[in-house]
Amino acid sequence: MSKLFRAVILGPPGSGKGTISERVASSFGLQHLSSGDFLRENIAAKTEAGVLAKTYIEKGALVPDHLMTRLVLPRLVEMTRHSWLLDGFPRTLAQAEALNSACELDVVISLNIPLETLKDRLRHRWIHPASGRVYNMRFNPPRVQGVDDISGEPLIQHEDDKPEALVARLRHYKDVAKPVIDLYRAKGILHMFSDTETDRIWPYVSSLLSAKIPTDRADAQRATTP
Ligand SMILES: Nc1ncnc2c1ncn2[C@H]1C[C@H](O)[C@@H](COP(=O)(O)OP(=O)(O)OP(=O)(O)O)O1
Ligand SMILES: Nc1nc2c(ncn2[C@@H]2O[C@H](COP(=O)(O)OP(=O)(O)O)[C@@H](O)[C@H]2O)c(=O)[nH]1
Repeated sequence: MSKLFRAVILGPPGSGKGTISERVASSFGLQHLSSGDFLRENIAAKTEAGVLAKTYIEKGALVPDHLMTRLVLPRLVEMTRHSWLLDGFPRTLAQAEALNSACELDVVISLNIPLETLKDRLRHRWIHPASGRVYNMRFNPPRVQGVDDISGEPLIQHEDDKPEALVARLRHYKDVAKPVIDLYRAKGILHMFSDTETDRIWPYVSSLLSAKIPTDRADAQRATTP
């Protein structure tokens, strides 16, 4: 890869951002940067920002914009040699504006998944809290029920993935995300994908990225073409 490529993936909880990001990372060599992973790292390392963020996450609240921005932007700025796909940030217009001032994005992938599908998926989502590894009891179940494949530790279900909290959470996401989506649409970099299955969305994401990501091969061809 020659020129650095920078992309963001947007979508409501359960829309498949993490699942698609993993595929992008392994197929295109982009670094998958996840706001949730940044948070977990900071919480584990007990940094000042991590300790503060934990108090919000424990309440099931979003981490405030200024704190989130302080956590994420320096990590992006230091990625001067790697192309990346950012997942989980920006979640609000203020975060999107902060990101704008730090770097120029090439592509924004937005996942548009029906509400019923999201509810159904999240009800079956189980996670390994220490690593953030995500399972779905039907789509990608662990090898042994209730147990993380790698560590053998027990899986848990997020309080806010349980049915009572879900609908309010999805509605809130929609309100907060709309201005973010509008901003990227106005910039002409938004690519929206709508379906109920990740496996049907993936080929379209893959061909978009194949067309957009500059490769050494394309550069080499240009260099040899008179
Ligand atoms: N950009 C952000 N702004 C504010 N809070 C955030 C942001 N990213 C993550 N958080 C918070 C919300 C979550 O409670 C917590 C963990 O995030 P994440 O790993 O993305 O899990 P999640 O399961 O809530 O998201 P999702 O359901 O979208 O996969 O951190
Ligand atoms: N049934 C089904 N589950 C899926 C599909 N894509 C992802 N999932 C599961 O749905 C849940 C949410 O996906 P995830 O990638 O974590 O979404 P995110 O919250 O947007 O990062 C996880 O349990 C995934 O394993 C799909 O196409 N079908």
